[in-house]
Amino acid sequence: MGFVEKLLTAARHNDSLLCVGLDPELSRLPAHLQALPLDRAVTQFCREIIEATAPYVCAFKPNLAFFEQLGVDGMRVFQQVVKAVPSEIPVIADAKRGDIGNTAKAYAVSIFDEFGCDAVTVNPYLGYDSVAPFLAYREKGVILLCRTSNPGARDFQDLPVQGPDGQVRPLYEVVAQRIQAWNEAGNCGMVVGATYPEELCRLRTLCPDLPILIPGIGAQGGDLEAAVRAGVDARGEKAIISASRSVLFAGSGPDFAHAATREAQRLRDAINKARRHQ
Ligand SMILES: O=c1ccn([C@@H]2O[C@H](COP(=O)(O)O)[C@@H](O)[C@H]2O)c(=O)[nH]1
Repeated sequence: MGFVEKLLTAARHNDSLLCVGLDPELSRLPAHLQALPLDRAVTQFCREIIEATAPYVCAFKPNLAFFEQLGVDGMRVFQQVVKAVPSEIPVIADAKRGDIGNTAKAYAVSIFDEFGCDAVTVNPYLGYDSVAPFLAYREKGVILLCRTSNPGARDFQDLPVQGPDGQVRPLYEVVAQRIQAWNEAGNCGMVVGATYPEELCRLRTLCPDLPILIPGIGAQGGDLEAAVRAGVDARGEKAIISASRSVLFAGSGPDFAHAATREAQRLRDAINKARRHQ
């Protein structure tokens, strides 16, 4: 089963567009876990979060940075965390890869063959040949940065440039047009921040069928309702609403997993309310 089908199946089964981001910030791990060696603490934390929130999500999104910071243990911990995700729920490796072709190929082998992730985030700045090695995995998802959620997104992404249709548009719209053209195998998606609902609305119109990964609710202050309404497709699907810190650190004590369950359930329900009252 390809990434998009796996995503839709999980989303329908759990009635959820929520993606829980696995960003284990070391200083925010519960005190009882901080007493353990770091690699064990992070593995246990992520496993408990996965178990506690799996019934309420359409995907999990571990961000590689939080595993790489563990040094030599990091990749082993990442592997254990990916394996802890139930097989029917897709894993999106938030790695934001982007490099010349032969290097991109090595990144693709790592994320897809070695770690068995279902999708990866990719930075399209280097152009088609840097993305092609990921696209070659036709059953895997390639989710390209388009309009990121951070304040600095405006620095480059708003610049007016001429698109393939000859029209002058902001760069992020041209990126979206390219992603559409690269979606020959139906395995592309794009990242658009919840912090830019107007741009999200515009991009959904330009790309009616692409899955959109939408970070920026919760800790970054994006408006959940606006993001859901702007981000879903005509069937109320294909928006992947991502939340990391607001779920992971909903509680800070020994009951952190219960707090994460409650927050994931609350978010799942709020997303569903917004998408069903369009
Ligand atoms: O534009 C982007 C692209 C990726 N991210 C990532 O999503 C999560 C957001 O975490 P929160 O705690 O829910 O704010 C994190 O891994 C980012 O690296 C993003 O925020 N914006």
